[in-house]
Amino acid sequence: MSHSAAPQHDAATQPLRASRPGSGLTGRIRVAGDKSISHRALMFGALAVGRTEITGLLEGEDVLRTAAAMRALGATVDRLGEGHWQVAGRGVGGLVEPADVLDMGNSGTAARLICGLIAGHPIFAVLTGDASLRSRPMKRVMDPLAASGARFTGRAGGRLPLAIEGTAEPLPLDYRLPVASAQVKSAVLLAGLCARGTTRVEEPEASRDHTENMLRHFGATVRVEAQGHGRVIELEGQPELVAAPVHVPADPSSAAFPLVAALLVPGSSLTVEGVGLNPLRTGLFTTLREMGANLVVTNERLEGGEPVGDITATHGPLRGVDVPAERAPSMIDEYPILAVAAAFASGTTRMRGLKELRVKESDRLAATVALLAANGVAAEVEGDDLILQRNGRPPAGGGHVTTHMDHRIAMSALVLGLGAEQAVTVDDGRFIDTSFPGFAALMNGATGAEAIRPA
Ligand SMILES: O=C(O)C1=C[C@@H](OP(=O)(O)O)[C@@H](O)[C@H](O)C1
Ligand SMILES: C=C(OP(=O)(O)O)C(=O)O
Repeated sequence: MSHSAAPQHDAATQPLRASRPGSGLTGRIRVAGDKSISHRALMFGALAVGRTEITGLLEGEDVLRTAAAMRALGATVDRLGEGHWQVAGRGVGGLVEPADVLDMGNSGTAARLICGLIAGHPIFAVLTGDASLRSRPMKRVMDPLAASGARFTGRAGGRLPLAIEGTAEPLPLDYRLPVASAQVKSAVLLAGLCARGTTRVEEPEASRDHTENMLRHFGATVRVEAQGHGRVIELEGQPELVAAPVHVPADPSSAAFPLVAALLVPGSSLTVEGVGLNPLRTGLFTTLREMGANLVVTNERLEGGEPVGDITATHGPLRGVDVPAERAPSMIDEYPILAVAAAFASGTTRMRGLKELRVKESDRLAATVALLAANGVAAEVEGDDLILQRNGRPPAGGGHVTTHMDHRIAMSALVLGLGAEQAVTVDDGRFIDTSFPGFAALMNGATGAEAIRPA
């Protein structure tokens, strides 16, 4: 695939099948760069003065959409080698009006953060996305950004396509997030870069803080104070952001799939190297340990300002646990794969407070229940909680899973297929490339078999 243009899908779906490998997952692997940090590295590069060099950038379709959008907004974005990119920025307030519609593909992060970027610039832009993204709520960013002076026109219910008229003099916002969302927090902070004065965001529960970290890394003044389970963030507006090198750690949300596969497939002991261990991202690893998983972190170090380590997962029995709602922001994308792990555990697993899963690439609560049901695993939804009661034996498998344009549902179903009694198929594996290009090849390399292949 060319990396110079936004990716295109052809119409054909790619059904995949996963079956038990003859032996476990072993060896040492690396997964691609963190998606959240990759989006932000390109955006901050575009807002900074000078040339930002990025290494370890995730070349997944979601991030390539952001790269294309930064070009359309006037930055020069070059791919120098695998994961090695350079962005020549325009300076805060210097983005230019895009000549065409910005197509954000499948990416909620790209769409919502770019709304924040555009809101503070006196430019007009239209954002759209694929059918999944066009069904996701955008009012959560439109409402606060409109209070800064930007104007939004969208479809009913605040869906894409969306037209934005940014403003030359945005007002600094003082905003309390109604939902725990790093995307909404980041959109408000990005708009705040162009505002005169202090932008203040209160989040009732702490969400991933890559935007705050990167703001500081590029020279902005940011204050963060703990407040209960949450935080208050203050940003001084109109800083001069200066280009700074970014090294992107391996994505813990991607590492989750091979690591959980290793916990479930007998004979496995697998190490994933250089995984990001930002404490606001590691809720899954905490939960798996509580389930009795043999997960060992070695070689902990700081890389590019983020903590990273090598994680080794070794197969063994798991037991059910109660996952508190407060942990949700630190593992929000990991519930489908946690539900797969819980399907192999003994006892009851209750995952609390999963409301936000309903507005991801698919309704992930419904898609996870359907994924499990198709493979002989009963799960119940009570309010916003997901509950499984299991006996420690592998699920029957044999199911066909509808992925609803959702990469994490596709990868979770395939991991279930690696451990279940019968092979599992998914209707479409194409969306895996949004966050984890090379997933099947990497998993097959670790099993030494073609355990995942076209169906
Ligand atoms: O800020 C980010 O990079 C992300 C925030 C989360 O979304 P919400 O902000 O909607 O919780 C997460 O689900 C998404 O994959 C990435
Ligand atoms: C929810 C996700 O991403 P986004 O919101 O960026 O589409 C995800 O990657 O699981």
